[in-house]
Amino acid sequence: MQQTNHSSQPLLGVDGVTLQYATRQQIVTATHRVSFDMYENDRFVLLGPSGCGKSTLLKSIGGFLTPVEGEIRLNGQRITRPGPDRMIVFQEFDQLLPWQTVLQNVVFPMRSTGRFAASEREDRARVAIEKVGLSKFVDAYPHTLSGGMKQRVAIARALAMEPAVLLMDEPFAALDALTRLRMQQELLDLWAEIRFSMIFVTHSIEEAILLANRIVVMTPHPGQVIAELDATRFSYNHTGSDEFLAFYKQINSMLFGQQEVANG
Ligand SMILES: Nc1ncnc2c1ncn2[C@@H]1O[C@H](COP(=O)(O)OP(=O)(O)OP(=O)(O)O)[C@@H](O)[C@H]1O
Repeated sequence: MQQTNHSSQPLLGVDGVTLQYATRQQIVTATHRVSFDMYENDRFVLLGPSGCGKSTLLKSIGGFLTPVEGEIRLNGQRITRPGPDRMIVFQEFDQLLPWQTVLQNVVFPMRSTGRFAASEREDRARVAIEKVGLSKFVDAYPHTLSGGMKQRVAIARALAMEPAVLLMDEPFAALDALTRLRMQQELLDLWAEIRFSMIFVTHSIEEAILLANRIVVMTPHPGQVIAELDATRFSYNHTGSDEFLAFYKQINSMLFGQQEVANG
């Protein structure tokens, strides 16, 4: 597998991680011995078909599920529980508290985890809201916002915590195609402006190529790593290029069994 040369230690090390659910009838293996390293400021995408264990992996990085085999380390420390250093943004639009304003929603995790001085929280929340372009809506309630705006609030809320890693579980999947494209572009712009480390889960090849500097491609259930690919050379400006199309086809073949497995 190709690895970029890094002198620093990985921000996040996923090492031989098998994840299972025990239901009353059976044990479901969601991922099998998954390994990868991510580094500071990576835009790291987990790409795979529905049911390959992407969300389960994110849950485990979030500290909500303990591996039955292998381990996950953040800055060298084994992850054993949830923490404010790992914030998750979900697909669902109802992840905001409906009885709180945009500002209150963004302040909420800072207050409930005791992050930052109490006197700073509101200012930090306002800065994060401004970064996602919603300054005019600080006092609005979630039900008055569009799906895209709600997702922007969820992103602002997570980033305001200044997590070591932002975990994004198909955050744009429920949006219409045009809004989704705009959100992808905004996320890249935001990353270019403030830099943060994120793991982004998707089953869209195009979204993966657009957003990632590195892509881990996974097999169907139970998820295993097929390849780890370098996607640094692509951005939303290259979607029409021959190189983009060739890369798309390469990944498509990996996912859909044309035996054309290669590392980029
Ligand atoms: N709470 C649970 N109990 C039992 N099995 C589960 C549970 N959650 C997920 N699974 C199973 O684990 C496997 C991985 O599910 P997971 O949601 O992580 O996949 P995914 O790649 O994120 O899929 P999708 O893209 O559809 O969200 C699936 O077979 C799923 O049925």
